[in-house]
Amino acid sequence: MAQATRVFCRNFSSSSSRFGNIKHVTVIGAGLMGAGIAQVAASTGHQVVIVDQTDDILSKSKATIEKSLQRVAGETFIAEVMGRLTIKTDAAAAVKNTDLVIEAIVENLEVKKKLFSSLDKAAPKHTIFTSNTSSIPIKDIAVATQRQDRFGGLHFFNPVPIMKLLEVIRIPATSDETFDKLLGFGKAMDKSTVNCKDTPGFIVNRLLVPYMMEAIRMVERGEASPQDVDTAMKLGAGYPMGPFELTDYVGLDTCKFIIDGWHKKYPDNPLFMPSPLLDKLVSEGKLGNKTGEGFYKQKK
Ligand SMILES: C[C@H](O)CC(=O)SCCNC(=O)CCNC(=O)[C@H](O)C(C)(C)COP(=O)(O)OP(=O)(O)OC[C@H]1O[C@@H](n2cnc3c(N)ncnc32)[C@H](O)[C@@H]1OP(=O)(O)O
Ligand SMILES: NC(=O)c1ccc[n+]([C@@H]2O[C@H](COP(=O)([O-])OP(=O)(O)OC[C@H]3O[C@@H](n4cnc5c(N)ncnc54)[C@H](O)[C@@H]3O)[C@@H](O)[C@H]2O)c1
Repeated sequence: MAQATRVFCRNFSSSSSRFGNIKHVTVIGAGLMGAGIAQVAASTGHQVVIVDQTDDILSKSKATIEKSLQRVAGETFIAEVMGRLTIKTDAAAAVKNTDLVIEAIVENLEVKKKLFSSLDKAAPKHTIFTSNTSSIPIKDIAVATQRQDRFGGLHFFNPVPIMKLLEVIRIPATSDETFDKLLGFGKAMDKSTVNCKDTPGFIVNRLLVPYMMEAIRMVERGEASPQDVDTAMKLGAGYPMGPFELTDYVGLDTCKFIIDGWHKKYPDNPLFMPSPLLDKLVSEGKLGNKTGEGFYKQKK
């Protein structure tokens, strides 16, 4: 059994997580990332509330988590984990009793600020706020609150149950106590943490997103097909997925949000140039695996 899988079969106390500080976690956004983060948080003994806009989205998300757990764990463990998960559509009510908020909603600064501004009024003083943003500066989100010393970034990787890394981001205002708690939480989630400054894309995305964009530009220039680029990078560079498979996996909309945001902020950086092909696919609703088609059509 791979190390990544073993965490799911360990026995955590159902009443508390292994590292004292953060016991109750609120995950806002029940999509691709939120579901994965909630799954791992509940699997590692945390009490978790997942928040999204509708009950329908939340029920689907819970079903996804259960299905994901079925791949790696037995009935008793799954029942324990699912018992630690609750769902809510009212974010302000959800955070009333929480130690940590992890926001994983759409990659849009104004939407994230609006959410945090309302949560700031509702959450207790000790609650730490974090964003799982791929590309937006954490400090630009934190200004919507009066708790910038209790604000940071927790950037997880997709698929969250398998990817071992967690980037922990501090802004100048983040207190040492908050940062230490976030590192401790990463450990409690069985992730390997790296310390990041609040720079564009932190560590991984600053390297990965320009690589994915350059692959798309290579196809736009007619130099190779997506299939050949993917085969080349898997067999020639040892990557588990080629850049087109990965873009479909991450979501073309998310990739577009990232590159458009960086291009707006740094218009002279050629690595951050938008792509007409990516824009076209997104405008056609071809967002990747989540809609059944992106660069590739998913097999039914
Ligand atoms: C843009 C954002 O801001 C940042 C990002 O997230 S960028 C994206 C980062 N992610 C990547 O780069 C992913 C690249 N791709 C990969 O690493 C691999 O293709 C992959 C991990 C997605 C799938 O790998 P693959 O070997 O095909 O998966 P699969 O065989 O199904 O499972 C691998 C192991 O994980 C386990 N696993 C699968 N699903 C699981 C789940 N839901 N929960 C826990 N474990 C699971 C499997 O049981 C298996 O373990 P085993 O070796 O003990 O049998
Ligand atoms: N997709 C990835 O590979 C990946 C990896 C790391 C980080 N991220 C980041 O994580 C965040 C979420 O990405 P995702 O891929 O899970 O997106 P997604 O589209 O799968 O899910 C987003 C969810 O947020 C919900 N939502 C939107 N606005 C909301 C609000 N105001 N209140 C409550 N819920 C709301 C949506 O209904 C949706 O279910 C983004 O900031 C993204 O950049 C994505």
